[in-house]
Amino acid sequence: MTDPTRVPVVIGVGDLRSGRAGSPADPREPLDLIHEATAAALTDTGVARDDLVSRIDTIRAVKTASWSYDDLPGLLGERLGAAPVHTSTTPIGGHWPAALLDRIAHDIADGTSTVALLVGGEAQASVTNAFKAGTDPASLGWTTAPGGPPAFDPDDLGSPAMQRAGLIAPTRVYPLFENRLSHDLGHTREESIDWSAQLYAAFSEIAGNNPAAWNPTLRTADDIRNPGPGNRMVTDPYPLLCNAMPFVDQAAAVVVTSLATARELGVADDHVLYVWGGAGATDTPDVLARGDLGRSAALADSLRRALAATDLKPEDFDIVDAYSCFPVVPKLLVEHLGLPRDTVPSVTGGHSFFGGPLNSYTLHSIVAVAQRLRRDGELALVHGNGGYLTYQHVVVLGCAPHTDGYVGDPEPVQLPPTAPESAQDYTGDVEIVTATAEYGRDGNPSVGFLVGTTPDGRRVSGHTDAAGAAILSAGADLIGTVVHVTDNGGQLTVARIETTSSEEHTQ
Ligand SMILES: CC(=O)SCCNC(=O)CCNC(=O)[C@H](O)C(C)(C)COP(=O)(O)OP(=O)(O)OC[C@H]1O[C@@H](n2cnc3c(N)ncnc32)[C@H](O)[C@@H]1OP(=O)(O)O
Repeated sequence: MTDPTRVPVVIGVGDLRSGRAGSPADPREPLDLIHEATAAALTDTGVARDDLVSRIDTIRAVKTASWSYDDLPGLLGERLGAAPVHTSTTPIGGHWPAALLDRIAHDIADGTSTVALLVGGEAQASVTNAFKAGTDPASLGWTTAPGGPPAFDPDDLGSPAMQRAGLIAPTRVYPLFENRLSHDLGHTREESIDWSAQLYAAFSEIAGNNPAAWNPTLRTADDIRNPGPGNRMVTDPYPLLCNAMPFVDQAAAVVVTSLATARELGVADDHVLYVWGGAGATDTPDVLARGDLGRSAALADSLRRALAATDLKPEDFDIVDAYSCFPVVPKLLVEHLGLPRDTVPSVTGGHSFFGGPLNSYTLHSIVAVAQRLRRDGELALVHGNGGYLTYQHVVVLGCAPHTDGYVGDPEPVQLPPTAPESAQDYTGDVEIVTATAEYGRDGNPSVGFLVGTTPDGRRVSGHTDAAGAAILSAGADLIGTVVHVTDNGGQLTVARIETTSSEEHTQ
């Protein structure tokens, strides 16, 4: 029998939205929202608040991206009247809630913590609306040490090679993965869009039943797939409703203790959820240094190790909850797990409809999964994704303990670059590895993005003008074909190759 002082359990969860799509609430700073979510999580434990707060030894925060804090866990601790010994705030990355839950569980299993809080929240809707109205949130009494939107480091956007190719935003990079995945699965562009629309319609329904969802309005597959007013094409093949929605005010909190502490505090055994543990992996942050853009080596590795450690098979999970900033991410989770393609891997609702509070989305997933597991099911897999599919972490929760207690590993495995050598300022033919086009507000392709392979196996990448974008907007349908490119410092001229009877190449 595993020592109950070393078995990590979730005893309380809480999350909220402040305002909702089309109906913003009064501006509130993230710390306020996080404090309220924490109060909800503490209440959810059923334990008298003072008994619990006095025993909090750890507060770990997921980084807030909409407002700057020097010491968010410290500020929260003060508001709660807690005196934690261990506090930390993560760097940026959507995988952190899963990785932190694994870390906290590891520390409880290690005996270095007994009562921990895991928190996160964003107020990007408040911040954007306030600045648009000419009001600095600092003038509303928000925390000003240091306060303000966090300083922006262009290097966070991508490697030098990615910056050269213009691949400096998730809205541009995730469609490249989507289109390559579609090609690898033998799907046409239309089939890829159909899958995204079906999946996201199901997510919309889930969000409709989640009281913390930012946009609970029901969207059908047709609403999602068809560009039009309120759903402009952003980057092929994703219209607006397939893009993460960052302008939200949402927060979440999770209380984790040892099983022994939970029992001492009087938490009923059937209220606790066991953190079996997880696994994580980090791919090279330089997307262009990854050999295979139709899969996530880091996700595959995380899943393999988590399943091996827990001795589970993909079909053992009653609930699978994917990070869902863009459709390719839940699709990859389904593919890497080998689940049927009509699987709906969410009980949260995805970034488009539940809302996309950046780094803390998966905290809301942990809340939604915990609430669902208490009602229905035995085992859940929660997935977090950060960067450009760079940071992956999955964690397993169960209604019953694993026979060996905590079996996870919070330390990610670092995967090496696998791409071929790059060719810069190349002129000649390339086979398209993946391609996409970003659309302007006039509804036309404005910038194209291409990754290709030269006949001698080197990698070419760059961005195009509107003429190139018009060609590359065929996305998945174009992959595997050969085009002629001229690369001038990352600015590509792209021309179709029309093969004449004499095999001439013409522009
Ligand atoms: C690991 C990761 O998490 S990677 C993902 C990280 N998250 C992101 O990268 C966010 C990606 N999304 C975005 O940047 C933005 O949503 C964009 C650029 C796609 C669209 O933003 P905008 O250009 O400002 O939106 P646009 O002008 O087309 O539409 C405006 C309206 O739609 C809303 N809106 C903006 N984005 C979205 C969205 N993704 N989904 C639904 N509605 C949206 C706005 O709130 C606004 O509504 P209002 O008119 O009621 O005020």
